[in-house]
Amino acid sequence: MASITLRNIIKRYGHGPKANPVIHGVNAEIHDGEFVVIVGPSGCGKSTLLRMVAGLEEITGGTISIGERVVNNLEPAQRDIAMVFQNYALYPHMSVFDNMAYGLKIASVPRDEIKTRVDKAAKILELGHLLERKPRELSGGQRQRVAMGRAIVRQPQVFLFDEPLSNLDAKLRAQTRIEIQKLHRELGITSLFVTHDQVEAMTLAQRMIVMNAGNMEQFGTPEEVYHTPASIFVASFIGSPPMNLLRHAPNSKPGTILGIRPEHLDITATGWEVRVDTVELLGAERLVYATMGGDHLIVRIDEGSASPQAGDTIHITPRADRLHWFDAQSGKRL
Ligand SMILES: Nc1ncnc2c1ncn2[C@@H]1O[C@H](COP(=O)(O)OP(=O)(O)OP(=O)(O)O)[C@@H](O)[C@H]1O
Repeated sequence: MASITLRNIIKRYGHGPKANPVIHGVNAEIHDGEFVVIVGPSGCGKSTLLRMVAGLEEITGGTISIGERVVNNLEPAQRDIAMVFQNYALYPHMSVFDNMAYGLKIASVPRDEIKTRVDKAAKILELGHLLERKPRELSGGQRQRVAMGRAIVRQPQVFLFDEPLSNLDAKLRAQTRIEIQKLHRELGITSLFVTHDQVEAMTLAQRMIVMNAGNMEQFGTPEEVYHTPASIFVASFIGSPPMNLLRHAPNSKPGTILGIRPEHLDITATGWEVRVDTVELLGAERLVYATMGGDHLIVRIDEGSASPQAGDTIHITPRADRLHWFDAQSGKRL
């Protein structure tokens, strides 16, 4: 196992005046054995960052170390990593066992050793009874587990996951997330996991890197990112529905934006006066969409509590210890 250190990582695609800068100097230290998720919207550079760690993409500036070794100039095969992709590309004509064993055969690992490693991985992934099947005889989730098995048998220092769950349906995604967590607990291998899905990031990460337009906006535990977002970007990207961002709140100062999550607003007898636009029932809770001055906001209430109706004027009160202040110009937390 090993730590991963990113020092001032810069990436430009192309050369000269046409070069397209996509990563603008990322610094991060991923601890030995840690599970870190890189999350951000499409195009923010998360796959590029992961592919630079993997050695699939050249590094324009800065250094990447795995353990004590700077790996900038090492081929992917020399980096002691294993990667799991969205398209797991199993060999269709090979059995599950052979798919998992293939990389080891190529690397001339002895047969007994291959069998031991594949059996162990199959046990962890509950694939033991499927070893003789062909990929077409498996469900999507089982195929994804075989792809993970192929990575595990290599006993790498680092696992790199590039959106491995995005081809699975919602239920299977949730299940596979639990399996990945279990896998990490059992093997403790340092892992970097890329996703654009903030729920996936929150549930899987020990710590998460939130990326925006080639910059690291925040690197922290899910709790830190949720409770003390470093910027307006993080505040609105993490959490669903997103944090309310109010320019005209009664007690706000000029040049600031007040952030308050929908679950931290309560309907009260007095307080801020808002007009209800619509109310949405989401099973266990309701979302009340309202307008206050020039701001739109969402209040989340329990399904059981009395619901306001569209057109009503109601009063709401923010929880005083849950206010977030941001600089309107820089977007940074104050
Ligand atoms: N080979 C390339 N040449 C030029 N630009 C590229 C190349 N690959 C990616 N880019 C650009 O780099 C930026 C980051 O791309 P990247 O694939 O890392 O984003 P991402 O956050 O992983 O997005 P997604 O979730 O859509 O995969 C994008 O603006 C993309 O257009």
